[in-house]
Amino acid sequence: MSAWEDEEGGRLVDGERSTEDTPERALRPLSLDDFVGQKQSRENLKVFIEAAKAREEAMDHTLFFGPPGLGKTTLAQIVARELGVNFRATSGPVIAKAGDLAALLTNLQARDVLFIDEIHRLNPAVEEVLYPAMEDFQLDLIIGEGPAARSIRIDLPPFTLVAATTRSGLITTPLRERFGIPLRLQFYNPEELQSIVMRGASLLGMNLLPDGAAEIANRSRGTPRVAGRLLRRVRDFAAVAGVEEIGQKAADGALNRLDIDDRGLDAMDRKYLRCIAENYGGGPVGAETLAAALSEQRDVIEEVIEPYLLQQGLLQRTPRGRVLSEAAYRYLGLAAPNRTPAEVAQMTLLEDDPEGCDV
Ligand SMILES: Nc1ncnc2c1ncn2[C@@H]1O[C@H](COP(=O)(O)OP(=O)(O)OP(=O)(O)O)[C@@H](O)[C@H]1O
Ligand SMILES: [Mg+2]
Repeated sequence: MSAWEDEEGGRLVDGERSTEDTPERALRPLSLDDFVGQKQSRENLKVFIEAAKAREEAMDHTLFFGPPGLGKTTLAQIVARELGVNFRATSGPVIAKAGDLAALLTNLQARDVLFIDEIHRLNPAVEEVLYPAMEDFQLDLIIGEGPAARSIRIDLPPFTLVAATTRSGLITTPLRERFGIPLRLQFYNPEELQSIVMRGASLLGMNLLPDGAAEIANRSRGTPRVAGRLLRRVRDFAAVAGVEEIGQKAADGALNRLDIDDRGLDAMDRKYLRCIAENYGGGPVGAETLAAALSEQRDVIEEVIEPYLLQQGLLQRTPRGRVLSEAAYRYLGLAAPNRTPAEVAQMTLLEDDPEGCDV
């Protein structure tokens, strides 16, 4: 079983991969110039790619991190393509033992890109073997067992490890420090998403008007994967309704029927916010408690639901747990609780720590 095939996404607006997204491959940009948004990361990558090519060396190891569906895998593929080298892809949980990693590494050609998705789920024993491979392009393997065991050293071709993670907080420091190029992907702004949606529509042969694209963009949670998915659903509704030119009204109608509101939040987001407001007095409440209350996996809550709510200022993370903002109460149409100054002081925000909160 490959890591690509075992996920079933139930929600339309979560950024996570689902089997339904196979057609998303058709929407994948193939070059850096085709790739919209992430301006800073894109410009820096361009320099590093050119420099590596000019020196005829492998590019430095690169780590992409950020919420699902923002383009980490897409960028990894683009990097290999722009470098003009092979792209070999695997994922953290698939590499069960050191020998599996050795097999992958010894099959690389000089300057190839090895892409490891979900690197935060790498087995610690495998991670140990990865360190010297990344640093010195050497593999230290133990062959045999007991008194007959001996260690051998294998030289590897210089390669570029490109890794992706939705949870940079779970990557060990020694591993993180071995990436010369760490890049954090950001949520996209509505203009960027609009142009991604327009591009997608033209690839799908849809007649989508700019205001229709803007409507989809505004409701896509800053996430290209969600935009692509909503675009396909809007296409379905329009096809069945016999609408040929899809404008704002048709897009709005379709998205309302999908229960996605004008901020891009769906029933799950509203349930999450309501749960904190109604059951926990607005917080603080810990992730484990919320996961249990919502019958959701903690990972889904932390990786899929919360990042966008945090970015929208509806949610805050404090050392003692999650707290709803006043904006969230306005959004829910509820009155915010009156907090005493002491309570507010207890809720000081975690410093620039979008995902390290373990409460
Ligand atoms: N900048 C972009 N322009 C156009 N399409 C994009 C862009 N970024 C991502 N996409 C599209 O969004 C979809 C998801 O992208 P991708 O698979 O690269 O996300 P990811 O960050 O790897 O997600 P995950 O964390 O789930 O692995 C793809 O179909 C891709 O075509
Ligand atoms: Mg990916």
